[in-house]
Amino acid sequence: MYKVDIVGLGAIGAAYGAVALKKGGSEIRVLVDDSRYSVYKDKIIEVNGEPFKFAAASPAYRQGAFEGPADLMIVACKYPALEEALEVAKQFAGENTLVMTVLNGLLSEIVAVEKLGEDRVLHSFCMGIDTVKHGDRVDYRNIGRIVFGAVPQGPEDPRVLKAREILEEAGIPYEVPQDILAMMWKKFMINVSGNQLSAVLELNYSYFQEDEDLQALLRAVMMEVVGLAQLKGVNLSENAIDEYLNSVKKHDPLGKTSMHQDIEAGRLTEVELFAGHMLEMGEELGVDLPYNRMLYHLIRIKERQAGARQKA
Ligand SMILES: NC(=O)C1=CN([C@@H]2O[C@H](COP(=O)(O)OP(=O)(O)OC[C@H]3O[C@@H](n4cnc5c(N)ncnc54)[C@H](OP(=O)(O)O)[C@@H]3O)[C@@H](O)[C@H]2O)C=CC1
Ligand SMILES: CC(C)(CO)C(=O)C(=O)O
Repeated sequence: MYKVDIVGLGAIGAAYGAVALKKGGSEIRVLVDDSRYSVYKDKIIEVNGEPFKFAAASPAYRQGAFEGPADLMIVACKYPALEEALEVAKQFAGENTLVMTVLNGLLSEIVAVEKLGEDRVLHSFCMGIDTVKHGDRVDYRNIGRIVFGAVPQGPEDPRVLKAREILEEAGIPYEVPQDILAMMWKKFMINVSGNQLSAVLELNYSYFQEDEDLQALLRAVMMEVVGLAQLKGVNLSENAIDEYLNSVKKHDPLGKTSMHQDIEAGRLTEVELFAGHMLEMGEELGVDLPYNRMLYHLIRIKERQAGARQKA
């Protein structure tokens, strides 16, 4: 029986954690920092209407959950919480613990490698999942999958094979693509355009499907991502843009991106992961990215307006 840690029992962590608890094939433990422990040790989370109780542990309170290091750690927090969550992860990771930071964007693996070392970290993200958290309730229509791989080793790396076995036993859907970096950039392109524009404009998917002006903006922002990807030698072509605009037609018209939900809830967003990272890469490569520059500032203003970011 493999041992799996979940760091971040939010929309994603609770959805995949519940799948694994229900299957009962693996041991599941939720890791939190000491300040959260008293809340999480008794927390009941309702996932799609069914109650789930996860065994929790923190660096100072390890009783009541399995002992020793996990075989796989799934880190599923939002980007502003990543450093803190990885501090917790570091205190539990064993020499052979594999780590997946399933956050959106391209930065979480870089931070995880800095904190936990290259050997433990696989590249990963979530695809096709549409889970939403309201307090201790999590709901989803599509469970999607964790997409992962090893960079630069590829799909045959022994750590990838081991992680497949672990996820298989846990019942968590997954995909191992040939080129994980290309897949990550494709998702990044969707988040940089869709999440950011929907957050600024506070528009649901019906506008992505019908509004010509929004579609023109989505295209323009996606072109900035495709341009950078190509400069970096990543296999992302302009075809991905039409692919996305077609696939978004199948989304629930009333659905909202996670960044739009963050703005509505008055939380800090993942803007540093999207426009922030785009601008950093643009600067390194000497490329101006006017759409992302505008989005970066607009989103930070929205965060301030929503009370999530301190006024300067
Ligand atoms: N939701 C979705 O459908 C999708 C999300 N994603 C991406 O997945 C990632 C996770 O998103 P999501 O699940 O929605 O985020 P949530 O905000 O729902 O959950 C994050 C969780 O992390 C927990 N957390 C924060 N800090 C710590 C810490 N130090 N130790 C332990 N836990 C901590 C939070 O706990 P607390 O509540 O106690 O603060 C919260 O429960 C993001 O990058 C998002 O963009 C990608 C695809 C779809
Ligand atoms: C569902 C999707 C792909 C929307 O852009 C997403 O990743 C998010 O909302 O964070």
